[in-house]
Amino acid sequence: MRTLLRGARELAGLALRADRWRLVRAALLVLLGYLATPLIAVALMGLTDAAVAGDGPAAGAYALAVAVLLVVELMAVHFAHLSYFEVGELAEVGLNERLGGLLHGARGVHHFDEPQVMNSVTLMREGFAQTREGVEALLQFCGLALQVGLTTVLLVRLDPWLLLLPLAALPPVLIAERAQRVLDTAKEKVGESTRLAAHLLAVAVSPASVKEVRIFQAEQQLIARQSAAWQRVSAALGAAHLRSAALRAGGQIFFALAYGGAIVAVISRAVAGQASVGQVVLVITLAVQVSVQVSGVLGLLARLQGAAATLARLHAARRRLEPAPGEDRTRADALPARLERGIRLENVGFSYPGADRPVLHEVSLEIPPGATVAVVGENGAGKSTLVKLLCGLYEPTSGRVLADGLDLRDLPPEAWRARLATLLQDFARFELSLRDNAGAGELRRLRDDEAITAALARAGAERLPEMVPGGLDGLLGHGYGDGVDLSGGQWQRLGLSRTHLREDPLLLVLDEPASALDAAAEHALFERYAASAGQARKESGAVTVFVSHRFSTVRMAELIVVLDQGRVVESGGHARLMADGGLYAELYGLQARAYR
Ligand SMILES: Nc1ncnc2c1ncn2[C@@H]1O[C@H](COP(=O)(O)OP(=O)(O)OP(=O)(O)O)[C@@H](O)[C@H]1O
Repeated sequence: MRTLLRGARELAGLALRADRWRLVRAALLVLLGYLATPLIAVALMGLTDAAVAGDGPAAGAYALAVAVLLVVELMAVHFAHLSYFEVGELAEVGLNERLGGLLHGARGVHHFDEPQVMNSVTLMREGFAQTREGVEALLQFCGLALQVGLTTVLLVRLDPWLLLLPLAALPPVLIAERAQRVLDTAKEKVGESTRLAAHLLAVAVSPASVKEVRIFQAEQQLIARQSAAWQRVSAALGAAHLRSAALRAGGQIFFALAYGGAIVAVISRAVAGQASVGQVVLVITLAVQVSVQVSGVLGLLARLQGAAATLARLHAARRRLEPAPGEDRTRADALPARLERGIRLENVGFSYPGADRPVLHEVSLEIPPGATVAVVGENGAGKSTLVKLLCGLYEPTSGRVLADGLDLRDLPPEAWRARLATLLQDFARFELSLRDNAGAGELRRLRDDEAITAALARAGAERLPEMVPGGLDGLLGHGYGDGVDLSGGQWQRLGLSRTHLREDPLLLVLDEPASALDAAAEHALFERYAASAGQARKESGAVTVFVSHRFSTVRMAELIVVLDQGRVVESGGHARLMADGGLYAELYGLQARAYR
């Protein structure tokens, strides 16, 4: 009940902030419409008694009142709907903004790897889509509460025993709350299967995977796995719905018995001459209304409980993701303008959330200011993980990452991010304009055509604006429009152009930036970077860290770090590592022989 009340209060606050006057207008119209219903019963009583007494003018006046009230009842709720429709939509936008702020306000991205958090996000997004219904339910619930109050007063004035009728509506309401909890728990339990089913469906129909799905003739298997996952969800939800419906039905049967009892009681009184015909009509009409009110309350409660559960999930996510007071020890002024002492990793260990095995062990590295570092190692050695830790996307499980002697944990994440230029291995391909894709590197320069064109040229993508209809503002991809599809290498160059837009990075990270480029293009690319790193070195002591499997490129780096199963097994310059004859020399030799 506390969650429900808190949710209702919060929903009202959200709707008020979305559009105060529209909400007030909608609330007044709803209240008017709901008040009209019991007044119709009163007018009907007057009409019946006037007709029985043969009082024509009074009967006519009551008939007119009934007609007017009926029109008010129908029209007020309809016009209210027009007002709260938009309020609900705006409130939904507000909730989505809050969720986005929460997910991106947390220091790192670790929570995106936590199934519990992601399940809850899926449920929240589904719940947010019901915000309009939630606002509607809240207003109607207020109207219904007023209606129940007026109905109760009318019944009690007739016979105090009739108070039992609205009271008999309470147990079904409480039972309905329990029924909703049964549903919520079931939804939480099948959250992972729900996401799996949605993912498999996306794989089966998305343009990115459909080619391989066809070639491997995997469509049948995908569909079978999708329907198996969906059946698991439906079986569990079906059972929960059944249990919930049985509970709700039990409550309604209880009320139906009370309803029958009230009608029998008032008819006996009329037979005994203690009640007028009009009063019998009043009770029968009000009792029917109470029955509608009860099922209305139950339906609205279910919707309100759904909205309250969504808002409760949002609070739980906030508690989980926002730093506790005192926990945030960052200092905005701490980041130096230039790196004097470079970047240092001290005994860094790291495990992904929920994983039982660490990916990095006791990694210690000293990267001098201005250095160019290559990280090499076999697949799964931990290279991308190391890079993500350098970017502050994850925090070490043990040890520290220091920039100029400052622990990254002590820096506001946004301050550090503002000084990074990155092309990650799984870089984003935004199905937006060419400008958006390049300009994402430095949003302040999104409208700066000259800077964007120059960045594209430096990444070897100078021909893209001519190739894409609409130039910089031309659309890429087919996600929602008829955009241009780029080749893998073109997308990668576009990703690279983002790194060239950053004006004063302290750390340039390139995780396999040329995996889709040919060897000559990769060589040229790194020569260009080496030249600009030399410039940056003078200006800001910026460090360049790149991951590559091409040793002809790797050998250009001043410092080469060899990772093996999450440990640094060798580090140094090319000549020294070759002379040592260790893993690096072995891998280099293997690749050199393959090219011969
Ligand atoms: N988000 C994640 N959650 C859990 N485990 C992960 C995650 N990302 C990577 N891993 C695991 O961490 C290990 C190291 O992965 P990483 O991507 O750092 O390797 P890598 O050296 O960059 O490999 P590659 O050369 O194939 O790109 C792998 O065993 C991988 O399964």
